[in-house]
Amino acid sequence: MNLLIYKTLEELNQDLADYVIKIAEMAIEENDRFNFVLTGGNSPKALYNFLATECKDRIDWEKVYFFFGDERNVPADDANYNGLMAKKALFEGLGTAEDHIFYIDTNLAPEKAAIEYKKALDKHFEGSDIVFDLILLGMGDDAHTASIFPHTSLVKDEEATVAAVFVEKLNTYRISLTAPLINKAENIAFLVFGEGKAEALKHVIGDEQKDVDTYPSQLIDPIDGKLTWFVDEAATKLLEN
Ligand SMILES: O=C1O[C@H](COP(=O)(O)O)[C@@H](O)[C@H](O)[C@H]1O
Repeated sequence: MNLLIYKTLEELNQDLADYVIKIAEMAIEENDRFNFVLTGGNSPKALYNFLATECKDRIDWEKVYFFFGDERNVPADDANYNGLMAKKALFEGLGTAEDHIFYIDTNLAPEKAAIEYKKALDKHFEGSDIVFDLILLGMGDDAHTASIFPHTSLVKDEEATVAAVFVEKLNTYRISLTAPLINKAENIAFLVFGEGKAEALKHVIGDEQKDVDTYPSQLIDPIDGKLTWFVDEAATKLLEN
């Protein structure tokens, strides 16, 4: 595990963008495509804007396929739909073709949406193992990642798949990649900043004894890939040296 700490969010996003571009270049060089899983929420908006503007000419974006680590069970035109956030912040700027974006279809019932998403992934990876080049993850202040929330069935899901989960504290369904599927990736990067994440980060990174039910982000531990944390100083303020 590699922990990178930045003074400002601007520095963090610039470095994370360089990292995305570097992995994209390697994947395109090797396989002529880059399979990139996006995180949702608010944290990645500035990064996505930066990629869509400052990094627009740095790689051949037509070789990039975009996926989502999780989705909220809301219509595609709802401001909380992760796909809409990415569309506005990233895809519109890059002019990404629709057939390179793998949205999670929330017109379907959550379980069906999860099944259909897994089918779409299997098709894209042509029946072989689903191994993403890069998965970008966020972490909530309750230590959830993707939509693997504390004390939910997804924490214990041992199948490398896509699943629907009812999150009681939000009184809603989510659709999410499971931790075993995430952990197959070549590269996983967490984007975490702000004081509000400090308590969760202290436990997720700092605790010797794991408690994945309470801190699901502790589940993220790539099998063969690399894990890098991009965090700001505020988020690390409770970490012991
Ligand atoms: O609900 C969600 O939250 C997490 C964390 O979001 P953040 O804005 O606090 O970083 C996010 O990773 C996930 O994709 C999203 O659906």
